[in-house]
Amino acid sequence: MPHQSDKSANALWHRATVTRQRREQKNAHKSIVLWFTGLSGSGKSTLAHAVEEQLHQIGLNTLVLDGDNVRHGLCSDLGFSDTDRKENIRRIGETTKLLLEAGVITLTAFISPFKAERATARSLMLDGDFIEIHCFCPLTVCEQRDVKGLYKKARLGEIQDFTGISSPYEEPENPDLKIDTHRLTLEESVQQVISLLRDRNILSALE
Ligand SMILES: Nc1ncnc2c1ncn2[C@@H]1O[C@H](COP(=O)(O)OS(=O)(=O)O)[C@@H](OP(=O)(O)O)[C@H]1O
Ligand SMILES: Nc1ncnc2c1ncn2[C@@H]1O[C@H](COP(=O)(O)OP(=O)(O)O)[C@@H](O)[C@H]1O
Repeated sequence: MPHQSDKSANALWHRATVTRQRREQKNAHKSIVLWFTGLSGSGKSTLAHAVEEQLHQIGLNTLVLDGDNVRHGLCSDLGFSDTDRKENIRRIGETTKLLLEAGVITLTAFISPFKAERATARSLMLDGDFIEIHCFCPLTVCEQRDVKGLYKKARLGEIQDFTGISSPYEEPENPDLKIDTHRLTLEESVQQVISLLRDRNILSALE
């Protein structure tokens, strides 16, 4: 049974009859979490959506949770202090856990800069349910890309606590996959993720 805080001591767990296993059987595929992490501009969103596109086209049930979008809704009360980022990732971890039960292949695109919070998210799930994908791109290249012009603002001091400039990013030591997005094309990067899903028997060789 999941962790319970004192505040929710009187909330009792109700066991569902329609289980994850039954949903997976109905969908004819497993559910899983593909957790993309990396600096702003490293390619998380582009890659997550491109992988989703391929999975959707072959009929799988998918959802991308993207940092920028989720911060307009579920996490609109959070900023970029360490405390707020930790709460952001806690909520996303819990959300992905719900989506696992719903039978969905979830792709998350959050900087998720802290090792401890990524490990906590992983610990909510069974072994193999959480696949950590490090979108690796040197800071200098992310800054050259400056997709949204945020690095420029951060260097000018117009944005505080900016990851890589004035807020830390703790690189994964042992990710399931590390993708060098500064060396590979988008298509090659997508292929690396698809190959991993085949290796883990999420996709069959035919798909
Ligand atoms: N201070 C600061 N630092 C980093 N990023 C910033 C900041 N302010 C705004 N943004 C924009 O917010 C996106 C990152 O949000 P996340 O929810 O992924 O961040 S975190 O995981 O909670 O650290 C990030 O999106 P990506 O560029 O897609 O990573 C930025 O567009
Ligand atoms: N192999 C690659 N994978 C993903 N993005 C890439 C790759 N090569 C170049 N890019 C480019 O890098 C930028 C990454 O931006 P984005 O996906 O918004 O990053 P993030 O979500 O990490 O902030 C995009 O302009 C994208 O076209």
